[in-house]
Amino acid sequence: MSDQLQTSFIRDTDSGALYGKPGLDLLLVQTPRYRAVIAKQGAQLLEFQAADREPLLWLSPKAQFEPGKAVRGGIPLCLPWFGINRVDPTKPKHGLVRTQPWQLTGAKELPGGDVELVFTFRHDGSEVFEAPFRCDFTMRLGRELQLHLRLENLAEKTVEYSWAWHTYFPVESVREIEVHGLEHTDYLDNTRELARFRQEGPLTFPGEVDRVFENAPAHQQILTRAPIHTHSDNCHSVITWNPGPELAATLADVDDHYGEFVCVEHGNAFADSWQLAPGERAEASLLLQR
Ligand SMILES: O=P(O)(O)OC[C@H]1O[C@H](O)[C@H](O)[C@@H](O)[C@@H]1O
Repeated sequence: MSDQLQTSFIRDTDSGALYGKPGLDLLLVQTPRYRAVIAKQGAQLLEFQAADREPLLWLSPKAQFEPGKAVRGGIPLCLPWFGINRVDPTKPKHGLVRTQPWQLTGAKELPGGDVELVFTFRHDGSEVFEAPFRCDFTMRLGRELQLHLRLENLAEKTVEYSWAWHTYFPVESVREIEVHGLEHTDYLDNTRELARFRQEGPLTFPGEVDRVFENAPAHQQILTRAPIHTHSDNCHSVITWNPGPELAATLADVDDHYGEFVCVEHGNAFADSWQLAPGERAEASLLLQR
């Protein structure tokens, strides 16, 4: 962090100091109104809790903190492709920005006490993703959490980008929750080779659930002890995921903790992916509150 960005409420720390597992540089943002922990790798929020509220994000007790590996929990940003790369499935799942270091390019306290942080990632073009692009990811921390993404295609041709904020929310017991706000919406079932079905009532999680809702509504509610509300703008895809017990047993950083979280992810993937012309920018935002 450069000196001019150093503010009294942001502190450099690392995963050894906070979680007893050395490996990643972290930022701790603490004010009387909230606490946030952010990994510089991936600009990944790991924790966010407003004063007098329950934690907004789930971080796996079995999370690993290794450079080049996504941390299980919080909000990894999947980009420039979401999920398995459809052209070359041997490429890393969920793109490349979640496992790369980002730069903190802005930090300011706003009137009223919210803090705004801007993280920037610039990709020069590589074998894994040919097109150069730039992302500016703004987090506004306060009573609520507000996320904003601006993506600029720096290639000289039109490029497809698919992406999502892969948000992990804490729940009492995943088998007892309901997600509202996706009723009467079609989805692609990732546990059934992306076959198309229709979600009629509220979404429940009796076992493994991995669904991609295209052209989804802008507002969801996760009904758990302290309900969580999501409001998005220009995020047309919602992906809902919990691995259930069998798949979780194969994920060392989830394992028997699968019942403690649900992912309700927002972005633009599959049919909603962005096609950006040379030099074109696109923006989206997400508001999360509990
Ligand atoms: O284990 P990861 O690479 O972080 O992916 C975790 C999950 O992300 C999304 O929710 C996908 O829809 C799932 O298919 C995937 O398993």
